[in-house]
Amino acid sequence: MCDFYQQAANVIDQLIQKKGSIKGLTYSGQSNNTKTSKTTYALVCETLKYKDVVDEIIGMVPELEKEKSNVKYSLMIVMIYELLFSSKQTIKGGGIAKKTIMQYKTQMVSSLARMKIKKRVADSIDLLPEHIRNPITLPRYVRINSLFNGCMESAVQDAINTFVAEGYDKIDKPVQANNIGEKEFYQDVDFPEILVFNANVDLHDHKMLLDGHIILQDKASCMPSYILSPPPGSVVIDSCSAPGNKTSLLSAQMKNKGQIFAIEKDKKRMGTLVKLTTRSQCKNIEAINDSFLNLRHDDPKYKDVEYILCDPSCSGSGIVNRLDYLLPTKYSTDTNENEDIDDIIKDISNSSNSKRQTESTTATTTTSTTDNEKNKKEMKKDKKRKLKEMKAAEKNGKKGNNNKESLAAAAANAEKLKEEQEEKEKKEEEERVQLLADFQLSIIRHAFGFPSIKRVIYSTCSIHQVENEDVVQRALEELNKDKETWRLVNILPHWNHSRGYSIYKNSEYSIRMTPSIDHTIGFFVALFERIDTTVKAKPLPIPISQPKPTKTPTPAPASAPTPSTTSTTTSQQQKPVLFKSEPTKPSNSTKKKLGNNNNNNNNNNKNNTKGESPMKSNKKKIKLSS
Ligand SMILES: C[S@@+](CC[C@H](N)C(=O)[O-])C[C@H]1O[C@@H](n2cnc3c(N)ncnc32)[C@H](O)[C@@H]1O
Repeated sequence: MCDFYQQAANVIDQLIQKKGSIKGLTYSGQSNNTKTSKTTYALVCETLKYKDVVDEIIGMVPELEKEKSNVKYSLMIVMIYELLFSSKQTIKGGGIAKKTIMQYKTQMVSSLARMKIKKRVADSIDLLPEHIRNPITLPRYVRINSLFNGCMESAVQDAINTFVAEGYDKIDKPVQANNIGEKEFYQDVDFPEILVFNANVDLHDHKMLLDGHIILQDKASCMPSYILSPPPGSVVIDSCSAPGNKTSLLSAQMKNKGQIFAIEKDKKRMGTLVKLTTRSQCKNIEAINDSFLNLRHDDPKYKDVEYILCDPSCSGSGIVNRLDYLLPTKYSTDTNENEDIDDIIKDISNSSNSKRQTESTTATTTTSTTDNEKNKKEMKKDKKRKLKEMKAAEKNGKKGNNNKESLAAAAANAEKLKEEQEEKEKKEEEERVQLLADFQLSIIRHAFGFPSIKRVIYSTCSIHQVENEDVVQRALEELNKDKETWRLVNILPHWNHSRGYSIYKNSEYSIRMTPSIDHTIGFFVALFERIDTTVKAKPLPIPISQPKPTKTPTPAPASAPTPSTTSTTTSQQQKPVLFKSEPTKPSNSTKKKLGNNNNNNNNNNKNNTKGESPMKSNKKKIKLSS
């Protein structure tokens, strides 16, 4: 058998076990033979592109399904790809695996023909989904950290000089991401401290990154801090802050003056934030390992907070990656700015559950984890039953010399099963997104309750209307119920191509960045502003589990933060219940609900998760000061 097949199959096996990235696994497995690696790499990528189609064909040829016990699955899909979709359409070499698969060539070819007729396509390539046929290439964005030497202009110029000295050409005009040469870069037109490189440029080990001079951050992810733009000396909360990319940009905008409270619930991710912001020379950050929902509005420490950045956990449906778009989300390995949201979903489900138990009133639209688990169990049972039926039909067919008919029935059954499963998965995903939206609303709702608050920025890396415009609308409806006290700010009005969906008054004041248009990850930003800032904010209802401080903390002076030695454990801090007040009615907006959900929960930013030092004690306050 051809060696490449075995090598490609091994890489796919390891990808399925989440042991690394396509590139890493391919190149580490070869003994430095670049030519062999390149061939294997191309074969892995092409096989993965067609994986869903090949799976469907295997499903249509039940005999092949049975051969999975003789030929390992990864090798089977590599060979079927070669036979049906490669330019030569042959399996090279010999061997038992090839022999086994070739027995079913006729059935596979006719299954492929039927599939094309059913999907009304002439070419095999048209069987692939759009995001695989025309993948979006995002450039590599590099943000220059002005705190590195205290002056934006010289930090930018030094970084440019360093890249030029390394052989990169600075081009004057922005070009399409696909057209930036491997050794070229340009300065972003909107933000000169952002440099734009070819997608394949790898800067993860670059000295300037390790020194904190540059940060690998997608342009879209810089927007919330740029737009909120707190002046030096102000007091700011970054409510969901890790890994800290936006926090460090806020700190740079504030020229290290004033105070940022960086709140992060996850201890490990907080460690990453501490590492990243320390490396970036941020000196005005107090990192607090707690839930933002546990912060008290009447805590004197937060009495001067005027700006809050809310970038809560989201579905990550806007995140587009380099190669991992080829992989089902569950196989992908890249780290990203957005965390694993399964825990968050569990938390929200649990709090919705306990809330439902205490409120035996109106039915809610959300589905609990237990409901989801029940559904999954039922789906599994259903699948088992149908597989049993398929096998029985197949057996009977053989007995009655009626093999062809029973196989056709089995294939139709399998098709039906697949459709039902897809439908269920879609429903589950919608429920999951709705839960996230409720959580996101609870975060911004909490932000509006601080007494001196003037501006709240809300962002997600989601493309779903439910998590974006709908959350903003629900917040505005709550805030302005009695009197109009908050409004949306018309941010970057000249960006007329990337506005929020126009579905209610001023909803287009927000910004929606789209990979195919803006060459950034999919992103949403909305800025809320208090209309009458002479009136202090009225605290909104506090979550019932919010702890009362045991002693009154001394307020920190806004302009000269002192290092804190106190560490507050949260033994008295219970898990917050997210919805104490009346449940917010889901928005009536129906337009453009739940966009395309090709979400690979990965990001290009790998700079911030390597070798982080775990913090010593749980729920700690960490003061970052010089
Ligand atoms: C989208 S990420 C934030 C990315 C970050 N703003 C950045 O740009 O680097 C959301 C973060 O919120 C944290 N989080 C979730 N629920 C939280 C809560 N109730 N309080 C504080 N942080 C929370 C998650 O652990 C995660 O790190």
